[in-house]
Amino acid sequence: MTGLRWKRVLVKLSGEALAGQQAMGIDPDVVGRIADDLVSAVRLGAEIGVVIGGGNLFRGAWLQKQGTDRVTGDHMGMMATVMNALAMREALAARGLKASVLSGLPIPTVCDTFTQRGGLEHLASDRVVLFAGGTGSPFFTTDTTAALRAAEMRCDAILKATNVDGIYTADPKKDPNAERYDRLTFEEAISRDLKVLDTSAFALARDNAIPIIVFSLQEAGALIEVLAGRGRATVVAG
Ligand SMILES: Nc1ncnc2c1ncn2[C@@H]1O[C@H](COP(=O)(O)OP(=O)(O)O)[C@@H](O)[C@H]1O
Ligand SMILES: O=c1ccn([C@@H]2O[C@H](COP(=O)(O)OP(=O)(O)O)[C@@H](O)[C@H]2O)c(=O)[nH]1
Repeated sequence: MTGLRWKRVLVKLSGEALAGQQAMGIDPDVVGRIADDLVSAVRLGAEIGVVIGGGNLFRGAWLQKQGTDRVTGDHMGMMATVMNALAMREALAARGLKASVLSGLPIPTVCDTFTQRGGLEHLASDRVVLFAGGTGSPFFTTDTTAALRAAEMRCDAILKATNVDGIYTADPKKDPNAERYDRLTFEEAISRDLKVLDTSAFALARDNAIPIIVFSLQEAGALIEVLAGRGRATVVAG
């Protein structure tokens, strides 16, 4: 292995990224392109865990607004993340890369249930591990799940792959004057309420001294650049 800044990483993929240009659903071309990047990363020697969101299918908070009980909505959101993980597992398998889906929400006839030991064993045997089902509990997000699994899997960094190229002073989609940060401390990210990740995710990463790198997945090869410690991104650390 050469040239990798981070060896074992937790990649957080937002569910919305999987929808591509569609408003909702799973775009197989986008899933395939992300799978290509994951394959390249593993070939370079990286150990990869992936937490997949579900916002392309369901979010508990949306369902609650439509009158669904929040906990039921969150169960639907967590099941959405399992669907996304199954789609990604198939895309990786089609490229010859073995991947395991471990769910925080037990669905034993569909995939294995998450345990720390199982996750560590898979990562050590060069399998990509797709952490689905969020934490398994309602009222949490997959960003917090990413920080939790990164700590449990002893990852060197959390790579938050999203649709913006870093953290800005304000939401760049709403404020054209927003400026991008290259680096931030955890305290700055939390106290400035910068929104890209929720506070509990930042706090968990801070407490476990795991840096968070926020970068855009729009460009093919972006993941490799970030793994090498290059590329356009915001690093949140110390
Ligand atoms: N301070 C900020 N810097 C960068 N992006 C921000 C900021 N505040 C809000 N955002 C928004 O966060 C989104 C990325 O977060 P992500 O978790 O991938 O999306 P979502 O929350 O929709 O699942 C971007 O679409 C961006 O518009
Ligand atoms: O530990 C968790 C993680 C997720 N969710 C539910 O799953 C949905 C999808 O996750 P998220 O919104 O984090 O996905 P993303 O924004 O990454 O697409 C959330 O809205 C919640 O309803 C949950 O209840 N507990």
